[in-house]
Formats: sequence, structure tokens, C-alpha cells
Amino acid sequence: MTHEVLIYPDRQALVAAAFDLMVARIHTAVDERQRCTIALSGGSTPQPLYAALAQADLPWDRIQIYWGDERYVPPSHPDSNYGMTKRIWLDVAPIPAANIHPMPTNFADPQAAAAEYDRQILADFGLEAGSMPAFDLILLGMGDDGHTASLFPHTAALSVRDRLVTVGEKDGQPRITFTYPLIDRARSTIFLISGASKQSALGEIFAPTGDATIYPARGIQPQGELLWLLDADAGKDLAIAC
Ligand SMILES: O=C1O[C@H](COP(=O)(O)O)[C@@H](O)[C@H](O)[C@H]1O
Repeated sequence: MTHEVLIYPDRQALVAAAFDLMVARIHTAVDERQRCTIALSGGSTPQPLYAALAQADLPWDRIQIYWGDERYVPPSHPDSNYGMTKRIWLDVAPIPAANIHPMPTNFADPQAAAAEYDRQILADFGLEAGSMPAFDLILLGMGDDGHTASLFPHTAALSVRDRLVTVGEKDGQPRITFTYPLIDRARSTIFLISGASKQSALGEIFAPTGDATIYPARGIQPQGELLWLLDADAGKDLAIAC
């Protein structure tokens, strides 16, 4: 399977490439399986991509949208990954409401929220407990510290192998996150990474040896396609290290 690093001159070119790749993966999935299951990242980097997708002519009724991680806040909170995506993309595109599957953040115990999303995904995919579904496309970002989804350095979520979804933690605050095994089952995993602040973590992630508990994005080892899309600011000097 393809594992590739692609470096684009600037953020605009990065977003254009990610848009073309996502549109192509959506059409392939719909042609082959009559639907496309996508898990999205949050944060700032994918926002222009989501704005572009909002205007795209896509088979919206065939697209099922999930999130790979979420901050434990209500959808109306400025930090909500779902809230951001809704405003920029999902409120604009003609996607049926039933095809949008935000992570729950209304349980008193975030573990219960993670368990509920796990259950929902299995039910939506028509699978039994203990199965690991294959998303058609998982979009990932990466923080300056090398975290991806809400798999943060030195946290318990990094060791969870028996569930689809678990509780992550950032600075003592809970997050909900896909686990490594669920991400690794995806048919296509696309990292979207922009900006010079990501250079140092990327250097560690692409070093021949290293520790995924320090740089969690290093632990992503999908059996399907893996594409690292970087802009030149993020990928500076990386071609040498790869
Ligand atoms: O907290 C998060 O951060 C990462 C990276 O975000 P960015 O702002 O540096 O693009 C993101 O991928 C993740 O989904 C989000 O919850």
C-alpha cells in the first residue's frame, strides 16, 4: 500500500491537493461500496479545505461524516471540532442531517461518551462488538507536540488496543479520540500539516528510530494508503530525513 510524503509550495496548494484527493477517494468509495465513510480532524489546518468541500458537487446522500477526535465541550463552544466543521462546511453543503455523526460530549463521564460513539460506529457499520471497521477515509492533523487525533504524548489513550474510541487528555482536560487500531484499519489516511511550527515534530516522526509515546503521530501504521500532505513550511528539510 502507498505510504507517501507530498510537499506543496504553500498552504493554498496543500489545500487544493487535499481537496482533489478527498473528492477522488469519495467517488471511488461510492462507486465501489455505494457510500463513503469519512472521519474528520479538527483544529485550524483543515478549515480552508472544509470551506472548499462545502462548495463541491458531491454525492452528499452517500457520504457519512464522523470525527476522529473531539474536545469535551458542547457543539456551540468555540473549541468544538464538530461546531467548527458544521459552521464552515456542513451547514453550507446539502448533506442530509442523518449522515452527520458528531462525537457525543453531553455525558457526565467522558468514558461513557467514548463507549457510546464506539457503539454507534459499530451499529452504523453493521458490525459486532470486537470488530474493527474500516473507514474509507480518515483525515488527520498533527499538533506541534506530535499529537494526532487526540492521542497526546504520554497518555493512556496511546495504549488502548481493544476499543474503537477512547478518552484522550490534553493538559488535564478530557478529549474523545479514535484509537490507533481504528485509525490503522482505514482504507485511506491523509495527514494535512501546515506551518513551520510543525517542523520539529515531523523531524522526529520521520527519523529512522523514535518513540511514538513522545510523538504519537509516529504510531499511525495503517494497512491502507497513508499520505502525508505538508506545505513547504512544515516539510522544510524533511525530504532529506525521509
Ligand atoms: O487539537 C487538535 O489539534 C490537531 C492539530 O490542529 P491544528 O490547529 O494544528 O491544525 C487536530 O488535528 C485535532 O483534530 C485537534 O483536535
